[in-house]
Amino acid sequence: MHEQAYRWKNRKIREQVAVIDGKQAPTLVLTNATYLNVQLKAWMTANIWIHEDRIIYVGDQLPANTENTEMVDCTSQFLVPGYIEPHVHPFQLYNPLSFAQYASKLGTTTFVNDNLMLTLQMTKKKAFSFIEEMNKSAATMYWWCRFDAQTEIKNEDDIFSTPNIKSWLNHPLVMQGGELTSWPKLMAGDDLILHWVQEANARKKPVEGHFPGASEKTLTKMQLLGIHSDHEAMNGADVIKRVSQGYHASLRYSSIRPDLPLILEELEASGVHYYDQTFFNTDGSTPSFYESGVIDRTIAIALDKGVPEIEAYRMGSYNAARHFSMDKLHGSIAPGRIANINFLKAKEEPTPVSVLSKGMWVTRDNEPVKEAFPAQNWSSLGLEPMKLGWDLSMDDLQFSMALGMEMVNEVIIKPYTISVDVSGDSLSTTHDQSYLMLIDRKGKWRVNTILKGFGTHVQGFASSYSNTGDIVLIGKDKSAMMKAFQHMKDLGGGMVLVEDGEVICDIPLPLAGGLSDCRMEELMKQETELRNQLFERGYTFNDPIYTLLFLSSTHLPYIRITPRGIYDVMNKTVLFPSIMR
Ligand SMILES: Nc1ncnc2[nH]cnc12
Repeated sequence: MHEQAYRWKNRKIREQVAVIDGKQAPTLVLTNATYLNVQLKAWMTANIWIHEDRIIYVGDQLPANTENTEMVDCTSQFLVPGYIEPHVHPFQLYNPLSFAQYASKLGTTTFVNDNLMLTLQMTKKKAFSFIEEMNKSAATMYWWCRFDAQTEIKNEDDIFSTPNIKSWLNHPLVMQGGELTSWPKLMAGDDLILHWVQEANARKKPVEGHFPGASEKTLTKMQLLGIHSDHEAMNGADVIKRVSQGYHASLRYSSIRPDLPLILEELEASGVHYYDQTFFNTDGSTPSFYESGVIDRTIAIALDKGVPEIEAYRMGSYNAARHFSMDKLHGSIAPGRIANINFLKAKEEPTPVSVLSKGMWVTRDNEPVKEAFPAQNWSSLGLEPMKLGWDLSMDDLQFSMALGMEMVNEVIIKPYTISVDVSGDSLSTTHDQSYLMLIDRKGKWRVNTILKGFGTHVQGFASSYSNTGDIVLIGKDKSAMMKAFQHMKDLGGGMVLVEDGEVICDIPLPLAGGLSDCRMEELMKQETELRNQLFERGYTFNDPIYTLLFLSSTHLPYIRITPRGIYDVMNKTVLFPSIMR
């Protein structure tokens, strides 16, 4: 049995019960609190006793013993359960803790995180130490268990093996299987994936799908195959289709798919006012998207679109908790729950003025509490600066094929016939075709092609941030690409833009080459600067960070650059294999 399986040890539970009898003082009492009772769907008034990280009592009484108890009068405030973000990709330049710290300040204190980067880049033992360490923070950090890499890697069968999947699913901090980007394989008859879905369901852990644009028939089959939730609804009709088939639908407001306002408008217009099976997510948006908030922002949108107040707060908390069967610990202000409580100035203002997470103040009267998230020693968790023990040479920068990759938008890419001479050392700025290379972080292989649509004037760009942790180089000019690579290598990982022999801007990513160790506020500035520099150089879409992440992601159409080579997604074939160096 995992140590984390018991949330509290027996001795601690006895201590909590002793608070009721006055034998032990609670650590905190919130008096005269108007709070949302999510079970009764009503605002009520109570005194709330908290002992350390747990809510002990909610009702009219005050404790008999208040020795050293902090007493807080909540008259004129409105208390709601801490918000839950059920679908976090915690590696979008930010790291799990910088994201949690930022979001907690705004009332989102429970997170269900993607394990993709951990499972691709760490041993299982290290990954489990990592997730256990994350949960020691002021935030509650849960995880998913991916069943596929959403790209073509050489050792997929070793990473996604039944013993590995079972150990992840057995971990008490793991709350769901998926997101299942490889659902087409499941549909096509892959019984190994079906076995893992069964294993998750047998452990009462839901499996989340990834079904953009799915037909009624596909959704029906997926229910039969054991997938009961999805976060890919893009409009009201998609939500109705899912909910009426028994799905739990996570409504998305993210940097690449900010669909929530439209979804809610369409639901309202269609006369569907049923919200119990829905909750919100921000789907790993890029850092600057979060300037306007996290789950607090989604609740504000719901209120604005006419969702009844109590339903909107339930969607941001209780509905998500129920979905993961963690409502005994999360999603309500009731005895026994973890003390995650948001204090609002007004019912219609979901961004809290004060936030309790695990019974600790993380924000107090609009001031973030500094000590809530102490600095993390990342290298002890295996996240060190990248050390590339190899060099790039001009020989690597050979581009001599006829088939390139053309961006339809920031994430959809189709094959195209290269229409310019790519044999020299630089490309003209009169078109938007650039050299593209994906190169193994260990320096063993590379894949070279041409990318159309990334810009007209990007001379040299390097990024160690990618789906697999391998290195992406893009540019018009081979020597600028070499320089960008070298600077990225010197940084120990990062994103680097070079022009006329100078570094124009960079984002250092010292945690394994993929993550920043900066606070979110600083990272937002860095990301905004890089985006603007790329926009100025002819990047015409909205989200260059997602372009980089998804260049090798095979859950998207139509063609991808992967560690195995240039990959045709629809036909599931490698068109041009990677080249050994
Ligand atoms: N499937 C995915 N993998 C990684 N990051 C994502 N952000 C949104 N979808 C994602």
